[in-house]
Amino acid sequence: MIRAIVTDIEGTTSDIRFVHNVLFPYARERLAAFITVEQYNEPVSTILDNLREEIAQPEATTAELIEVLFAFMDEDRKSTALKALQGIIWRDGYVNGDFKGHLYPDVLPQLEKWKSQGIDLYVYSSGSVAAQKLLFGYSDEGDITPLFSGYFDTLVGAKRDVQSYRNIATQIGLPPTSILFLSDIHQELDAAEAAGFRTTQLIRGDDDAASHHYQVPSFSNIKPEQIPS
Ligand SMILES: CSCCC(=O)C(=O)COP(=O)(O)O
Ligand SMILES: [Mg+2]
Repeated sequence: MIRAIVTDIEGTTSDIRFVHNVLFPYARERLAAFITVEQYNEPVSTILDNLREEIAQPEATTAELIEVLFAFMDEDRKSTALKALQGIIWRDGYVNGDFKGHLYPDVLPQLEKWKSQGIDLYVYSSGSVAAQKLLFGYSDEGDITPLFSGYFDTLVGAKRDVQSYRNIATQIGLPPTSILFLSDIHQELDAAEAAGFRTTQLIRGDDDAASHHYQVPSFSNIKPEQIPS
């Protein structure tokens, strides 16, 4: 029996175009000025030190780090430091009403249904936990954060690493076979499956012929009660 569902965000609950055409440019335009002003203040000071460690350049200057962050943004690197900074910058955008967190219309009704059936709901995204809470706290459908029992980001591990899913199962406190992971990316689902999770792939756009995972176009097609554990 499925007792918990862990969902990805980008391409799963929310349109990739919202992340790439709204969120990422918003952070990109403000990143250099933000770091210049905040570099000696917490939490930015610690995040920059973490970035120095991540790139193994303990002496890197702020200007060099900004250059690295721009390169990371160009390649959509899921760097924990970049994700932390983006999350802080996005806060203003949500609070000022510049944008709301996109949700596909099929997501909220299904999350509510699963929650009412006693299934615990979690999020796992490369976006920082703070950024996840903002997206769901300021979503198209209002604040839906009360639906979630917990959030995981790259601090638990990378999304394509099997160990990340073992860590998530341990933290949730359930056997992996009773947890369903939802994502649009088959490499993430492969890793979750290798850890023992049940998997379902959201196909919100293009087909993925390279995937062997059960595929659905919408949350309304997912029936956890029919998935054997
Ligand atoms: C928390 S919203 C921003 C998502 C993000 O920054 C990202 O890189 C997308 O990662 P995901 O793991 O949700 O595909
Ligand atoms: Mg995704």
